[in-house]
Amino acid sequence: MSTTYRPLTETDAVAYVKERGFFPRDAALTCREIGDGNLNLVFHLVDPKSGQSLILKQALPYARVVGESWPLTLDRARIEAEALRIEGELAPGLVPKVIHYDADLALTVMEDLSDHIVMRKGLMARTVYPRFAEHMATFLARTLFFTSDLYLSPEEKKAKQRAFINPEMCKITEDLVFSHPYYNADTNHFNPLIRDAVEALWQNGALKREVARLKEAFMTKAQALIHGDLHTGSIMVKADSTKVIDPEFAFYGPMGFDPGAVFANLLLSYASHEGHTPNEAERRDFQAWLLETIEAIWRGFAEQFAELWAEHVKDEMWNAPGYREAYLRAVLQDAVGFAGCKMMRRVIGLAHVADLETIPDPAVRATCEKLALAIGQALVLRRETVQRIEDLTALVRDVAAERVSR
Ligand SMILES: Nc1ncnc2c1ncn2[C@@H]1O[C@H](COP(=O)(O)OP(=O)(O)O)[C@@H](O)[C@H]1O
Ligand SMILES: CSC[C@H]1O[C@H](OP(=O)(O)O)[C@H](O)[C@@H]1O
Repeated sequence: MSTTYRPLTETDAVAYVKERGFFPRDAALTCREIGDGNLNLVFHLVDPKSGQSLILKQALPYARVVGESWPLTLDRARIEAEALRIEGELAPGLVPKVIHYDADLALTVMEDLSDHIVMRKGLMARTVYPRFAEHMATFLARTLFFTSDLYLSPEEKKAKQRAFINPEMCKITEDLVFSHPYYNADTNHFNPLIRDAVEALWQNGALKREVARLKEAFMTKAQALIHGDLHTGSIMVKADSTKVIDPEFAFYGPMGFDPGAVFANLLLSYASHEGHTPNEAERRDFQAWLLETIEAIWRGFAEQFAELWAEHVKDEMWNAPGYREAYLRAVLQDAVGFAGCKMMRRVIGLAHVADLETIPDPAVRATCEKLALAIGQALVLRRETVQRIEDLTALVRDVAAERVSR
């Protein structure tokens, strides 16, 4: 097979893994393209004889969701494979194993996680994942700490930063998360029943100023190698296992962006269940679990991060009295602000979430979307009042109570 880039078909994917000996010679392979994300091809290869299976993920030279009119760098496949390798070393068992990376075809062969479910789908079905908070706290603490200036030498950190320069993918986030949702951009689309709320947001100068500060932090605060798109569609789960996938947006950015993405998507689920779950007791129970999960992620993250700091940080200045606490408080406030932006973009911007989109009645959906926008705005505007994680969940409860009582 030629190694010049071309998008593979299912037949090509079978030939590719057979030629390279990833399956036994007598394998009777089946292959299905299962990609449901916005960008790439994902092939699921199964050999029923041996019971072995693999995933082959290939970048397309354009954004799948829009088409060839939106060209996109294939270098994102390298970024994803390298980030998965680093995350796998720093947080063992919390990402799929990378088996093979092919730069010419912009593809990665990796462990098949089909015994897990995409977390967004699990949350839509109100499934509780008892070990998710613990796993996510470990993933965040270890990947962020060990790739930061707190652990690496300045030379090592800058070499890693150079390897993860990812301008095209960052530009997508700069546009779709931090710019377009806040004015009448062509890429936006939203439920016509929330136009009043969206137009009020476009007129809110204080909000736009704070989003601009967060955008600048995203573009300039090169604290750690972040995943860069850690929503619940990029997390696969089962009862006792959590796997983070899809780090093609990875770059050196602000630590708070990753926990912020997780919080935003748990809160989008929270807002969506106002519409999905008419039974009040079931709704309250699940929403309570979502907020407890946010608290447990942050507590576990902050505790492990502080332990890593105590064990590994030798620099006199990083150990100045009170600096560690101030550092973690700033990461929390960044996370809260980024979470707010990431909630609003999923209601107004180009890429929405199934949690909200699957609510069939537009009026019911509008109530949930307005709640998501109200929480998102409060998180951005009031993030600097958040000193502890309980301040964030209290803020969410206050906004929700105020809207539901209307
Ligand atoms: N390692 C894997 N094991 C099983 N399924 C996977 C794996 N990686 C991706 N998938 C499936 O493919 C879908 C799209 O993958 P993703 O990496 O999110 O692609 P994109 O970058 O296009 O968003 C996921 O939602 C999931 O259903
Ligand atoms: C045109 S890209 C839109 C959106 O899609 C990405 O998510 P995913 O790769 O998981 O589908 C990312 O969130 C981008 O902002």
